[in-house]
Amino acid sequence: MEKTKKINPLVLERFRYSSEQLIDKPFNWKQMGRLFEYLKPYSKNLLTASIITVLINTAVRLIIPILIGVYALDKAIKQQGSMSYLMWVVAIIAVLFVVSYVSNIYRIKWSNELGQKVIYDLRKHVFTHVQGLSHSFFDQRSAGSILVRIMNDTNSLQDLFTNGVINIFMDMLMLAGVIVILFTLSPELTLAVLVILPLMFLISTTLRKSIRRAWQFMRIRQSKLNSHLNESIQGIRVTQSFTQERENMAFFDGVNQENYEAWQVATKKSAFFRPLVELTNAIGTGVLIWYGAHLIQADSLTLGQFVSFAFYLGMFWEPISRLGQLYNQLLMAMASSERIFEYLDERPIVNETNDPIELKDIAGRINFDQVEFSYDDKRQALKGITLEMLPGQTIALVGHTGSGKSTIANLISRFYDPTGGSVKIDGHDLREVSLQSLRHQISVVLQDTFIFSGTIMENIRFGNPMATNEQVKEAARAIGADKFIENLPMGFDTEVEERGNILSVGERQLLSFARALLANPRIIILDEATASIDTETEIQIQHALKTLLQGRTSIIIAHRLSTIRDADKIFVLEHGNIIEEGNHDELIAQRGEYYRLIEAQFKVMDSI
Ligand SMILES: Nc1ncnc2c1ncn2[C@@H]1O[C@H](COP(=O)(O)OP(=O)(O)OP(=O)(O)O)[C@@H](O)[C@H]1O
Repeated sequence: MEKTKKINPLVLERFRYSSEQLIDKPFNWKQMGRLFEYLKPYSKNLLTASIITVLINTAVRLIIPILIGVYALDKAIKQQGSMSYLMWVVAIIAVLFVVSYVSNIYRIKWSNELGQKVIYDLRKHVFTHVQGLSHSFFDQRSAGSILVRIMNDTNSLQDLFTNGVINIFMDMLMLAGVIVILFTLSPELTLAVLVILPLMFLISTTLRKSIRRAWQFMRIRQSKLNSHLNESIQGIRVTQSFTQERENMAFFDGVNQENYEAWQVATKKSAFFRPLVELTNAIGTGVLIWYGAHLIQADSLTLGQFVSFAFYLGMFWEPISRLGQLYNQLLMAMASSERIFEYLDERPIVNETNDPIELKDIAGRINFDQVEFSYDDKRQALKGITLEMLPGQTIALVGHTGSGKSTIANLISRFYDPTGGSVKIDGHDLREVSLQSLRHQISVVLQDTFIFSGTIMENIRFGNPMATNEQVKEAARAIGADKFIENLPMGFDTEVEERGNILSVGERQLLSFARALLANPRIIILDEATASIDTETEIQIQHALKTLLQGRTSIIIAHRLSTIRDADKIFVLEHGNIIEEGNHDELIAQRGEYYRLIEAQFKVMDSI
């Protein structure tokens, strides 16, 4: 492996990941029960069908050794010496093998189908649930860690549901059947052979634990590698522009190496297990032959019984060894399911009342009444704000960075609830209205619009899924976005990848305006882009803005003087308080904070 040059260790401290640890948890029946709830929808078909195939398969496998030893060897050959009797026994054995073969095929088919369906449901449930969680949930977690949980943790349960559940049942059944038959055939021989059980048990408990931990460790390393990859690809442009590729590579090398080493340890430990199990098997077989021969000589056992016994003993170790593995799988599933249930138990902090009001045909009046808000209970983002926005007005929010402008916008969309006071639309407290009807009335246009992968047409239609192609084109035309779209290679059918990298900032803005216009909301919240764009695009955007804001209550987090000047009302914010309000002329005349802000902006402009 190639060694990278020396790197400042301080730089590498950046790469810290919250401990997404996957340590096995003690067995928890309640949690298992909750997990197995996912089997319920299939209890009448796939689960029952799989269980029936298991019953048939196990019964057949339990019968065959008796037929071979007791009926073919003892009765057909030794006692009767009859070829036709032997042929009958052989024919029955052949038929049973076919039955076992067919039932096995269906067992594998149906149990796999069951597992896939359960995992499909689980993944869907987690995704639907997470999608409905409040913004605060996403504030506290990285996209990478959420992704890892939805994908990796559900995947790690896949094995349990595809093979585990059915195999546990099959192995227990087989074990119980074998033990009963062994004792029936020869209790003394059974007791003699089972002396190696404590040895088996010792190996299982000690070695398995260490193997399990080694694999878990490997998965933690893998998860770290995934998180780093995710962050690296997302931030590739920044990495390249700050020429941090070497540092990034050094860290990647580190996690890659750790992952490789963890994998080596895990495979080395695992490699020990099977030979050790085989060794104990060999000891068991030794005891069987030695003591079995002794019993045959003493006429306490027939040759046929001995042969059957040997078959059953062979069938005894397999389920024991597999049940050990399954127990490991169960403990790992405990860890994964705990992490999944942690997300599923997460409740949105923004909740609807039992009988929410449906907002329909609103005028668009917004009132803040003594609104206080804190994101983290530590710092207050809004400190008792009272304001009124009238239907159809264009409101500009201005103030220094961190003064609370976006917070006001977030509260209007009810992404958070105020910690004090109330926010009302047309006189309705937002906590009493249905979230869907509220958000149908509002379009939010962010500075950095998210463009989804798909065509331009599909991206605009995001504003109104019911819109026809013609309506989408009409919205684009009204905004003036049609010109640049028609210049694209496939026009409206041009594919844009996630984040819309092929589009310029101005084009993305126009696209998001068209999307918002198509939604035809009563209220528009717009975080004006700060990026400087050329004069022509600027004029185009100003023009588009006029179309978009026409007749709607519009709240603009304003950064451009032209927008601020045109606003009906301006609220000046500072440290979560409104310190001034009025229109441009009134505020300039006051010669207060607004005047200073504008003056500063002009000074900056002049200096450019
Ligand atoms: N998700 C969050 N979790 C915790 N604190 C937050 C969160 N979002 C904003 N804050 C804090 O709340 C305060 C107000 O932030 P807000 O985003 O409303 O400011 P802003 O005026 O919109 O700033 P900017 O113009 O830079 O966007 C800031 O102190 C900020 O650090």
